[in-house]
This record gives sequence, structure tokens and C-alpha cells, in this order.
Amino acid sequence: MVTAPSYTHELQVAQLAVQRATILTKRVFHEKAKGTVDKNDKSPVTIGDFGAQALIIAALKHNFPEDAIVAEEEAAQLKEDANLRDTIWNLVKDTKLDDEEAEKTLGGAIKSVDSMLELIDLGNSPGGSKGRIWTIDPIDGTKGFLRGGQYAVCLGLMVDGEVRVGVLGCPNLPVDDSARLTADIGSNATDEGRGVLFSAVEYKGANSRPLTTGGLSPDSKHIGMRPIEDLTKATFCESVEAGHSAHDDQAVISQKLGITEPSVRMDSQAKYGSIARGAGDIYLRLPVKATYQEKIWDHAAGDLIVRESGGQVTDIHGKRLDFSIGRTLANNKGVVAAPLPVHERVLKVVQEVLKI
Ligand SMILES: Nc1ncnc2c1ncn2[C@@H]1O[C@H](COP(=O)(O)OS(=O)(=O)O)[C@@H](OP(=O)(O)O)[C@H]1O
Ligand SMILES: [Mg+2]
Ligand SMILES: [Mg+2]
Ligand SMILES: [Mg+2]
Repeated sequence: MVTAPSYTHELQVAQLAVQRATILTKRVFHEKAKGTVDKNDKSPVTIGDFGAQALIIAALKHNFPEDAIVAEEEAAQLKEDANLRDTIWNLVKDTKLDDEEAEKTLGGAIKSVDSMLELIDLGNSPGGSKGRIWTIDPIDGTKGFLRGGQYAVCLGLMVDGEVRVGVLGCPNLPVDDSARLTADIGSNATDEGRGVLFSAVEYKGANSRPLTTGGLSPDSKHIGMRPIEDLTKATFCESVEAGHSAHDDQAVISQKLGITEPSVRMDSQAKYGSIARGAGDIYLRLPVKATYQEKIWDHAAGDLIVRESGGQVTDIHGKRLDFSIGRTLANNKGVVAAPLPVHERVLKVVQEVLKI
């Protein structure tokens, strides 16, 4: 019998790296150091995005120097803007885990501002179907982050085009796995009782544990989707931004499925984590613009965490998400994520409504 690799070291490093990055993002938010700059695509990019990406890549390079990395941000802008670069460096240079062993595992602090810029740009791999490739979204749901709503620090490891390890740090989700999603989840940012680290390894199931500022919390639990036969009792979640997923189509689908609760809108892959632990049930992301290609860093970790929790994740055509063809999911359109026993029913209604 061939046993599946356990990816023990990869999982440990990934969780610690994400946990350390969330310390930085929370500092940025609380110290009101938020500076927003426009990238070419006009999405907000903050100090937090660059800082978190540098810290995660430093940890990956220390432990897995040969691995390729596909990350969302690039340092070009920082090279031209000394103020922005120095603000980020001041945060990055002394953000560390409050645990010596854990810091040692991650390789300790970044040595200089120049190495920080180099590290950020190591995330420029084109991706693909061969070998080991990490994918990073240093802050997913940038708008949620800025608003004090949901965001996630996301890290996935793909080997030969399949996601094998996925980690999501969600500082503003309740620690309590049994807390059902509420309508204010997208905007409510009290620190009390919040902060969760989701993880999954292929064939090994998914877990959640409280985010800490030191080593990994020993309080790790298996998570699973809510067994749901009666879809009228389902909770579905969707993006906050109407430009990111088609709210009107999603409302019609929800109605056709007999869902009575209004949708829960929240930013980021916190949607995947939330349905994986049964706080919600269904995540719909139907395309608004036919030409938009979803990015692998927006889905890799969440896709594995949901599938390892007893869910299915496909696009609107019923195809599994294909992470093997580069930086985008060019072979897929949209996302339909639901518990495995009901996924086909949900997909059928999606296709009826979209007339595909
Ligand atoms: N047009 C379009 N369609 C679909 N998706 C898009 C689009 N434009 C951007 N993005 C990506 O959406 C990421 C955030 O997705 P969310 O589901 O969290 O949406 S939202 O927060 O409600 O905006 C967001 O991730 P971050 O940039 O990491 O925040 C983008 O990568
Ligand atoms: Mg972005
Ligand atoms: Mg994103
Ligand atoms: Mg991002």
C-alpha cells in the first residue's frame, strides 16, 4: 500500500509563517499605519500586503530554498517609493513570533531592507504543473481588511499541479468553530474571541486552531462541513463586492434552492474556512465579467480545506479547479463550493439559472 506523504514539516512551517504574518497585518490595522496605494489594477494594496508577503517568503526560503513561489504582490512600487518602503521595513524588521523555537524554525528576522525587496520579488514564478510551488495571498480581501471586516492570510503548497497543503489565517473570524455565520461578520472587528488558523493536508483532513502570537496553539481540532440534506436550512456566503461575484444570479439560485436565510457577505477565503467548519454551508462565486481569470492564490488553500472537510469545489461547469496551468485558473469559470452530498443539486440549479 502506498501511503500519502504527511507534509509534516511543510504544514508546520506554513502555519507558523501565516501566524507570524497575521501579527504584522494586525499591527498595521491597529497602529493605523494603513497607507493605501493604487496598483495598476486599482485594487488597494497596503503596507500589510507587502510586509506579510516578505515575512512568509523569508520563512519558505529558509526551509525550502528550492521551491518555486507564486505570490500576489511585487516590489516594483516599493523600489520607487522610499517612504512606503521604509514604513514597511520598520514593521517587518521587528515583527516576530513570541516563541524562540518557532522563530528559529522560520529562520528569524529578515536581514536588511534590500533583502526584504528581493524576497518580495521571489514570488514571481509563472506556476505550472511540475514540482513544488507555493502560492501566497498575503492579504486576501484587502477591502475587508481596510474596513475591519474579514480578510485572510493564505498559503498553499502545490506539488505537480495539485494542492497538497493549505493554510488560512483569519484574524477576524470567531475562534469558536460552532459559531454560525451572522450578517455582521463582514464588518465586525472586535479582537475578543477572534482569530483562527485553518489548515489541511491532502488525504489527512482539515483542522482549526486559535491564532496565537507565539508557537502553534496545541488546541487543534478536526473540522467538517455541516451534514445538510435540507437545503432550505442552508446558509450561503458570497463576496462583498458586487464586481467580484454576481449577487443577482446568486440570489435567484438561493431562492430556487429554497434557502430562506439572506446571504452572508464577507471578503476573502474566510468564506472557504467558514463553510469548511460548518459555520455556513455553500459558497457561490459566479462570474461577473466573462474575461476575468481567477488567481490561484485566491483559491488554493480554501479549495483543499473545503474538500478535506467533506466538501466539493468546482467551477460553474462542474470541473474541479485546475491549479496546474499557471498563475490563474484560466481553465475555470467561477466557484461552486458545497458539502459533497448536495453539491450536484446546487450545481444543477447554478447551471439552470446561468443557462449553461
Ligand atoms: N473582477 C473580479 N472578479 C472576481 N474576483 C476579483 C475580481 N477583481 C479582483 N478579484 C479578486 O477578488 C479577491 C477578493 O475576493 P472576495 O471574494 O474576498 O471579494 S470581496 O472581498 O468581496 O471583494 C481579491 O483578492 P485580494 O486582491 O487579495 O483582496 C482579488 O484577487
Ligand atoms: Mg489584490
Ligand atoms: Mg486575494
Ligand atoms: Mg491579496
